[in-house]
Amino acid sequence: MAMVGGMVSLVTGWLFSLEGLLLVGSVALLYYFLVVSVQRYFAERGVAHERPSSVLGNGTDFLLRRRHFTDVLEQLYRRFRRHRFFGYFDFLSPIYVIRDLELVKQICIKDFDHFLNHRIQLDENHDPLFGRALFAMRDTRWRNMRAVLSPAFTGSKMRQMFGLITAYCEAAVRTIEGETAGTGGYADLEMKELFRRFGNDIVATCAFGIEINSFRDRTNAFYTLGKELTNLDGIQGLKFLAFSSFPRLMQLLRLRLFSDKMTRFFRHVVLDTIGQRERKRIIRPDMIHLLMEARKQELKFDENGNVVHHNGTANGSEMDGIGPSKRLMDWTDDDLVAQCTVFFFGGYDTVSTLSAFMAHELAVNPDVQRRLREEVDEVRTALAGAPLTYETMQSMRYLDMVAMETLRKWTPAPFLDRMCTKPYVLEDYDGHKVQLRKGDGIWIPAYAIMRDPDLFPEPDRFDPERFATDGKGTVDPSTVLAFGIGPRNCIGSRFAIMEVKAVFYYLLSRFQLEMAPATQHPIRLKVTSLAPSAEKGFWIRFRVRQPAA
Ligand code: HEM
Repeated sequence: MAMVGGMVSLVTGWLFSLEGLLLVGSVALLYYFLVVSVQRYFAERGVAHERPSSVLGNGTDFLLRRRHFTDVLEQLYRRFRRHRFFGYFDFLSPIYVIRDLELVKQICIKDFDHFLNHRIQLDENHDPLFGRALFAMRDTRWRNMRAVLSPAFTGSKMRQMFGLITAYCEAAVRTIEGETAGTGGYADLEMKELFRRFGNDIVATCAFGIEINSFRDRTNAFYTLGKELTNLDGIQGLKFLAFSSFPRLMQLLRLRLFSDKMTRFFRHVVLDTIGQRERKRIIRPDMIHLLMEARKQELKFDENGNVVHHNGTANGSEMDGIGPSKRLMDWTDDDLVAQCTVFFFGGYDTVSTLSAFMAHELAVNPDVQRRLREEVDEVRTALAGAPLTYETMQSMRYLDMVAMETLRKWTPAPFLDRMCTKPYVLEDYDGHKVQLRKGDGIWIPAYAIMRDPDLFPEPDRFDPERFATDGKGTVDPSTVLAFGIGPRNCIGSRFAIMEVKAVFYYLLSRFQLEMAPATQHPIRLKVTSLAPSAEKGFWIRFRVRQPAA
């Protein structure tokens, strides 16, 4: 006791010494400049906001695992309904959250030139997989790569890949059916896991040119590493958030978003496949082939580094006198690997999330499932045993409506982000103006917007009829932000919809989806995951359908 008393008086004595007072004063000043003055950012600009209670900013409840991220953002979205935008502290970074849909369109489409980039910033040499991928690219480099990749995602290219998807789906569904043998004709399956396997194998065949069946070979390297690569749960989710919130600090600390092991694995797969194809002159209708063609393409650039199209325009704008300074785009091997890996980042977790929520909604809304099964059966009868074709898949309107309603209600990407690249003025409903500077961050709360009852009446109701195209639909599809909006929208949206439609066509041909004893309904979102996911998993009973009498 006497010893503790002695220590306390020693520390108090030191604190009141000159050095002690200097240290305390410096810490207080540092705290003031780093925290208090930063937290006054929106107040000084007259922007509506909620004063954060800690250095974690307005996301404290999410970061401390108390509420899901969508919940935090949705609550603020509702609270500031009288404003076109409000302020949000992402830790200590001020972000402008845009509530008003017209302003969203203005920023992402009309005035896109002021908001070209995402906030994430990665060193492309240090983190080559994601740093060189389209999502993370910036400015002219992004424009050029987008121009180069876009032709690989057109309807005609999707049609070429469709056969790979249907062949895989037929085999996968047969394997799942095999699992129900001896169990009374049904199996209770976890949907996120099931659709991760579907997604993994489809990415493997369409992007990397490799044929795998993860239902049979359950621990293949592609599956385990892909799962790790796209995992937004726990530490990896926080790491992803940190790279988006503190890009410069992460660069300074030389931290990597992805491990060396992953980078080596994917580099090896892509470069090995390319080598084999070149040696053996193999042509397969997949992404690697399209990228190899794109690399060969004689793409030209003007003196400002913009792609010059064959019609003589630079990225869509008129170009006069294309001079001799044109040059070809240089593709490194890492650029190629990164664009293939984009299928994993962009399409693997998002598509499996969409499919898992869709299976859940079909199981808990039997009327919707019945109508969808009727559409599937009509198509099967018309095809008389032949595989689903791209054109027939496109004609399945109700399947489209179900997928769109799932995307509206459970968007896999709960917010979009942009960074201001040129000064811009935001104006609130009352005429109050705020000057944005280069580097300011923007968020678009897609999840909250698509659940706003003023835009989507009864937002919690799963109602595919909102998307009916016979004049009865109430939704303007441009208000659905699940694939983003404007020139920086999702390049893979066609691929995603094609994949989901094919997978559900084959699944519903063989199975009826029902609630299982472990189904959690209504779903509660898992607070540890950045992307929406069910707290207790998505358990669904797959019952083998009896052939029609
Ligand atoms: C249901 C599935 C998917 C959803 C919900 C989704 C959603 C999104 C969203 C919200 C964005 C940002 C758009 C913006 O900021 O305006 C995006 C970008 C992107 N997505 Fe997807 N995505 C899906 C599937 C895919 C697939 C299958 C690919 C495969 C290649 C893909 C590749 C990309 C890429 C490369 C970008 C960056 C585009 C750019 O910066 O130019 N996505 N996606």
